[in-house]
Amino acid sequence: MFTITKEFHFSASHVLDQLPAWHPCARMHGHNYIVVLELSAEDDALTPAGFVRDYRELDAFKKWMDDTLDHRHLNEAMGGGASPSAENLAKWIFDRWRDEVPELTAVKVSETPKTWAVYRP
Ligand SMILES: Nc1nc2c(c(=O)[nH]1)N=C([C@H](O)[C@H](O)COP(=O)(O)OP(=O)(O)OP(=O)(O)O)CN2
Ligand SMILES: [Zn+2]
Repeated sequence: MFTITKEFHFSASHVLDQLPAWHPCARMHGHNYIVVLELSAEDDALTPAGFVRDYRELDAFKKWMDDTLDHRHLNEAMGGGASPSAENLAKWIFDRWRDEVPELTAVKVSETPKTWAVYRP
């Protein structure tokens, strides 16, 4: 099994309004988010160039992320459904991109230098 990853960055605000009022994250605040896409392929499934998938083919993901998430309020950008936690954001991105990138096996989201959430179905 081969696994590749590529990292992307965006900045956004959010409010975790399901938290109690005393919690700092119940107030509007922002993060410099890091998103890592993980793609996998079996030993015999590399492209003739030896790739799981050409990293350059993820340029469409970067454009989507810049258009959809960068400098936006995630409570709105994610459609106003689930709370915009790092966990839910990772799953939301995975579900949006699983058909276009069938090799996608996990999405990781970091909000701070110390925290990561991973969605791996
Ligand atoms: N399981 C989760 N817990 C928290 C999330 C989350 O998405 N999933 N999000 C937040 C806040 O949005 C934000 O990420 C703050 O996190 P926190 O670790 O509290 O950040 P700090 O920089 O304030 O932490 P320090 O320990 O003071 O460095 C909260 N929890
Ligand atoms: Zn936050």
